[in-house]
Amino acid sequence: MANVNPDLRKERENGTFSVEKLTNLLDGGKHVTDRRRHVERLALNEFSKGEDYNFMSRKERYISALHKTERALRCCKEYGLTKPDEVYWLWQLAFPHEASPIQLHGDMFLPTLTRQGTEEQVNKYLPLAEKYQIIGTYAQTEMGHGTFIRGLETTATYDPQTEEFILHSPTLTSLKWWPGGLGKTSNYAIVMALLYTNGKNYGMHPFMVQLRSHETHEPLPGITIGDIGPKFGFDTIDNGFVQFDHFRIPREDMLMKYSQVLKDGTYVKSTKLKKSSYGVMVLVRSMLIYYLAIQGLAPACTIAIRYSAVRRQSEQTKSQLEPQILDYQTQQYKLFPILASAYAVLFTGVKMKEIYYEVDNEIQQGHTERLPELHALSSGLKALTSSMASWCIERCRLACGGHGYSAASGFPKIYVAVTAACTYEGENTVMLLQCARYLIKTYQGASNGKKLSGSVSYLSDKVNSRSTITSEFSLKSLVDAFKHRAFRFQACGSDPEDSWNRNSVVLTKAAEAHCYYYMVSVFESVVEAVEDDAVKRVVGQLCQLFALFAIHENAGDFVQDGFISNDQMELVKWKELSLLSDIRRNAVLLVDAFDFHDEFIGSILGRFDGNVYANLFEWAKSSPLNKPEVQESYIKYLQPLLNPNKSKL
Ligand SMILES: CCCCC/C=C\C/C=C\C/C=C\CCC(=O)SCCNC(=O)CCNC(=O)[C@H](O)C(C)(C)COP(=O)(O)OP(=O)(O)OC[C@H]1O[C@@H](n2cnc3c(N)ncnc32)[C@H](O)[C@@H]1OP(=O)(O)O
Ligand SMILES: Cc1cc2nc3c(=O)[nH]c(=O)nc-3n(C[C@H](O)[C@H](O)[C@H](O)COP(=O)(O)OP(=O)(O)OC[C@H]3O[C@@H](n4cnc5c(N)ncnc54)[C@H](O)[C@@H]3O)c2cc1C
Repeated sequence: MANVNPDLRKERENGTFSVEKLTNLLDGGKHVTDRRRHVERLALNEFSKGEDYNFMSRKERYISALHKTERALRCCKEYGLTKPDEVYWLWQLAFPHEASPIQLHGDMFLPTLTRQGTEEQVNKYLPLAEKYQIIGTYAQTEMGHGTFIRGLETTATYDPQTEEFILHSPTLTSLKWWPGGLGKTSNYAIVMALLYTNGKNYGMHPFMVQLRSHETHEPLPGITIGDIGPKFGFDTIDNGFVQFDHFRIPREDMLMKYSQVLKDGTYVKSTKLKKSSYGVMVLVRSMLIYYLAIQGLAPACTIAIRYSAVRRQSEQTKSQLEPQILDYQTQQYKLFPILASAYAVLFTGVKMKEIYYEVDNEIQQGHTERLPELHALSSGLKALTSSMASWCIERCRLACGGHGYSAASGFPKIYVAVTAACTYEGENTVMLLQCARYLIKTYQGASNGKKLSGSVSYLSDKVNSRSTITSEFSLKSLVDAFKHRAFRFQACGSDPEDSWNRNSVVLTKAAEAHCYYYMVSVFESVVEAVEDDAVKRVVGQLCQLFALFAIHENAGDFVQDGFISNDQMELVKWKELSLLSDIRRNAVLLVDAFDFHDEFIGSILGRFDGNVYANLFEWAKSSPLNKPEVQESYIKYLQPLLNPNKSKL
């Protein structure tokens, strides 16, 4: 590539492995890389030019996103992109670190319809929804409740006289609040409401509700609806509110795959599937982990590492060139564990998607045995990886000094999009407690001799009482360390005597320990399966660093019961620091392997060509505040101060 910054060029000439082979590994094969690049070329043709998001108002961002949505849908149709991955590849270049106002239509509305609707209901609504004559959202959270689903207040009361449900918001706190696209975009929603029939409350059930007229898009009578106002981020999505005032819908619009209300109001439960109406949340949590890697961790460390290779600052040796800040050990300590985390979360996300589809297929066949474990694992991993991603993106920003604080860095947009995942789809603390609840039950089962399988099988294994960590730092010995810690936490976190709340801090740590063990195990299995020796070595170093960084950061957990001795912990610290210099040589190539387009990263600091300063200056000059040279506000507010005499003339 012409005019690449010389420092970056040198980095790329000095690597020890094939970037292309690692990209193929990350994609899941060369054929996937080739297809992805083809779709991305199509997307760049359509979306690479356009107004700078940073210089738009919120309303402009929303309107621009609606326009891009229409163009993206047209592109997918024109190019015959129907597979979820292909649609995603185009969509992520249309909406880099944004989300379309119709994001919830595909992410939650359609999956809920197809999983909770009867065949008739799916046949009625799916064709319309697939043609976007219906654009839906998923309306569950209310102003007063998001976490505690059983505390939601919206009611759906069955009227056998008219064979209708009456939807009503009985209190101010019962207003549906937050659903994405609810404010101005969606004309339908799947509304989660308390089902009342024959005077009895049967709890939360899903209802298909038309919100706006097909002809005018005006809200239907009995519906008050709107946008909830500016947020921390996600400016392009009109998260909204809706208030129902005795709004009637036909009986047929309760999604009745798992439970029914007959014409006379009789309630029928036709499934042994536990929490069947909670199913779509498991889907989104399971899918989210992969996206936290490729939408959050990976772009953030790409920006910070590329910038750290071109940024020269301070003086290490008299009269020498200022060093690349990537040569400072402290900078490596900030960034390389994050690079390792990006790989760890990506591999875990791929695995989580595989498991989800396996269990979902089993459930469709009526086998629900693995659902509790899937719920627990997806809840725990969603919490751990979204917290990790949030923390890491902020650390990447801080590692880039003043320019890291500029919107030109790309960090603000990435951060506000990713950090929302700590809250939506289940607030992280509550998700960790859900995971812990399952772990306690399975640990107690194992203690009573039950043979466990899957991600909790270790709870019925015999675990080593002393670490086998040596100066070799084999991946197996590192996995064993996390297995021991997770086991110990489950054993001490499950004292039935203690009240749940008094134990809950330890329980969240037990859930995190379980998920960390799972992530290190997945990472190790990926490394073991790599065929190319050079790629295996460099990815193995990242796995070691991911594990050693976590052991060092949580040293107390590992030395408290003597599992890792003080001497071994000294070895851990030594190896962690020596890995930093091992990884230094390949750092830029390891982020190049993510194969991101500059248009997706959206960062002047993270440009592939490393030409930061010239482009930063051009970007700043393009800021609307710089036109005209002297703003009108000068005359009104500054001149009276600066030139009091002049302003009186
Ligand atoms: C990084 C960029 C990504 C790019 C993506 C871009 C945009 C984002 C796209 C999509 C997301 C956007 C918006 C997000 C949408 C939302 O946020 S939708 C609303 C989400 N809300 C929640 O997640 C609510 C969280 N709360 C709960 O799930 C429940 O209240 C609870 C905490 C699970 C408790 O439920 P409750 O009914 O009280 O159950 P209880 O505690 O009494 O019993 C628990 C038992 O039930 C089992 N269980 C719970 N949940 C599930 C489930 N989902 N599936 C299966 N089983 C479940 C649990 O294991 C317990 O079983 P026991 O055997 O009894 O122990
Ligand atoms: C960007 C964004 C998009 C969203 N999109 C949608 C959407 O499309 N559809 C939808 O229905 N919802 C949506 N939501 C809402 C989201 O699902 C809820 O905000 C989320 O579930 C958290 O619930 P809450 O807001 O009630 O938080 P709360 O539960 O009130 O959390 C506040 C604090 O209370 C603590 N807490 C609560 N319960 C417990 C407990 N049992 N034990 C210990 N601590 C507890 C939490 O840990 C947290 O620290 C969205 C939210 C955001 C931010």
